Amino acid sequence: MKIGFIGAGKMAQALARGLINSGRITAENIIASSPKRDELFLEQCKSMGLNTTHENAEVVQKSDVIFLAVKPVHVSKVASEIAPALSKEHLVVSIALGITIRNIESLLPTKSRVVRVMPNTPSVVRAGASAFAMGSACRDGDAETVERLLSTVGFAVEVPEIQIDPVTGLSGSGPSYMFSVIEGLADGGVKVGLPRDLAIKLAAYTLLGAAKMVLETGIHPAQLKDDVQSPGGSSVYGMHKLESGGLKGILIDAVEAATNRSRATGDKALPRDFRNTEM
Ligand SMILES: NC(=O)C1=CN([C@@H]2O[C@H](COP(=O)(O)OP(=O)(O)OC[C@H]3O[C@@H](n4cnc5c(N)ncnc54)[C@H](O)[C@@H]3O)[C@@H](O)[C@H]2O)C=CC1
Ligand SMILES: O=C(O)[C@@H]1CCC=N1
Repeated sequence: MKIGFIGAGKMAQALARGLINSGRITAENIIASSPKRDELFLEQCKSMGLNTTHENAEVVQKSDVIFLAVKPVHVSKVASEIAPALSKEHLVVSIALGITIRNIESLLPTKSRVVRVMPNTPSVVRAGASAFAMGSACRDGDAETVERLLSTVGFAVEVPEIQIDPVTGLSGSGPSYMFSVIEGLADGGVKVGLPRDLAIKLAAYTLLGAAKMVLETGIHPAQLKDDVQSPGGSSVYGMHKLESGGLKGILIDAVEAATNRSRATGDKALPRDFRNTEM
């Protein structure tokens, strides 16, 4: 299978590296494009062994599956550039924030096979979490193809499209929240006397371990939390501080704010005069 990335930035590179590291796809079967002004992105892709081009249509010509990995504001221009090169044999996978399947379909030739995915950057280390929704012209087997591809870089699940904005608020944006949690825990460790390097490692392993316990034991996180907190012990004192600061409420607010931002981005990112050419 040949994979193309239109847009060669952070998320495209994370997916490409994860795919290559999985051993399922070799770098020479991946091509990525970016405009001349963004040469650095293509240099980074070249150093991974990917093919590169400034021509978005060339990506389509050389790929079976085409990831739209550009910012939402660039989707309609990119779609108009690739539309003439698209055939019914191509699968178009958009990872763009907020842009709906219907919008993308309306920018491409009729019956284009479109999938909307919300991945996240931990795909780079094959610990990603992706949710995907299938477009109206997708064929039998397309969902399996996408699931197989995304599973090589982490967890992948099909959802109704209405859930993609909430997925964005949680797992799409979530790594940024968790990096801040790691940074904050590490700062705490440094404050009480740990060396910075060790504090960062302990914080990261703590998140990794807690996440693995949730996933591998199937036990509810509240029960696992209770199991750490001995009566009158240290953890409940720490927890009291977190809850006094409104930890869970803040996390809920963060997911909701990011979800709303995704919805609003989709509403305003595309022009009204959508193209809809015959294939
Ligand atoms: N960074 C993240 O954690 C995630 C990003 N996304 C989505 O992925 C998309 C890309 O995001 P990032 O990789 O973070 O952005 P980025 O800024 O790192 O990369 C964007 C890429 O698009 C290229 N580009 C701009 N105009 C173009 C055009 N006309 N034709 C071809 N390429 C063009 C840029 O040169 C760059 O290579 C966005 O829609 C974002 O919402 C989705 C999930 C997670
Ligand atoms: O923040 C952003 O715009 C992108 C979408 C999901 C994660 N990063």
